[in-house]
Amino acid sequence: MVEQSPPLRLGTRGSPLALVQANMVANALCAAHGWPSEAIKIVTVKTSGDRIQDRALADIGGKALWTKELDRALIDRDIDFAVHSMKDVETVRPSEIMIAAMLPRADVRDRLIGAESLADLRQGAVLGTSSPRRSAQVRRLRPDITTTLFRGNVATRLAKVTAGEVDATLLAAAGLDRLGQQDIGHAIALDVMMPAPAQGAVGIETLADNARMQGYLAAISDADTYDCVMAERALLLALGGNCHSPIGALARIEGDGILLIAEILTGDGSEHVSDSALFLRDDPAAASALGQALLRKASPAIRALFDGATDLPQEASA
Ligand SMILES: NCc1[nH]cc(CCC(=O)O)c1CC(=O)O
Repeated sequence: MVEQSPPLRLGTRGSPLALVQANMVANALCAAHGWPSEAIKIVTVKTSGDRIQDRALADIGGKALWTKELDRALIDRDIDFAVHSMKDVETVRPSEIMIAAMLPRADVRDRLIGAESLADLRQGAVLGTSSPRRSAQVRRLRPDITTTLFRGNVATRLAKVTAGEVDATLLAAAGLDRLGQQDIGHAIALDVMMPAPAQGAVGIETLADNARMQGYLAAISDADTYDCVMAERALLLALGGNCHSPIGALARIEGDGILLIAEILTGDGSEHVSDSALFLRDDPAAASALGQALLRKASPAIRALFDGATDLPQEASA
């Protein structure tokens, strides 16, 4: 049937990691439905985030930079579905769009490149990162370390460490592994560094009114990943978190339910609170409640980072 129909158009960013993830999705769909590879056409969409490389993501419009062009292509029906690193997807989506599926989650940890462990970094080392979370978490443990703005794709960042521009950097294990860089860096244990909400998860979006596409995607969605990442996103929303916010969060399946652990910090890591909650699956209210509890426990300096900082969609449906 699909052989005679026009191919399904899968929208993606054009970065090497995005293209690998798009191919993972295309291959999973073809395998699940017995389709030939021509059943899916990968459509590369250049995003504002890909064009702007010299400033921190947080300073130039946040996560919408990665999604708004793909959102527009979906809404205009130029593509049938889109693939994203869930970590880069805002907590509030345009009403026309739904998160239809997630691939099984990969390694959620960060890997340190440039030293075997944070403790091994020299006194006063310079860490390249533009992630407020990574910066705060590292400085909490090693206040002597300074961080410097670091962007560009994974290969660019690795080259900057090799060239000695910085002592070290942190990258998501999931991205490194997908790019075939399994041997690069040293994984940081989860009790040392919590990942970003949704780290390691690849998500697939389609239009809320596209029941046919949703049906195809249901076959490749991992329910455990989906429920855990949705819990982390509900927490992020309750915190009013965005890419300025030092937030670590990780949910995992525990028996019939979900265990969600989260921490929030000041930018310099000098203040920190963490908490956890166990609740039934598909209970966004419980995930929000953990966010509220964290804010109640947090110092004024931490709370000031979250007040009113809502991660709203930017002009995506305008
Ligand atoms: N912010 C960029 C980004 N978005 C998703 C990943 C890695 C892949 C993933 O977490 O699924 C990365 C790179 C990184 O943080 O090292």
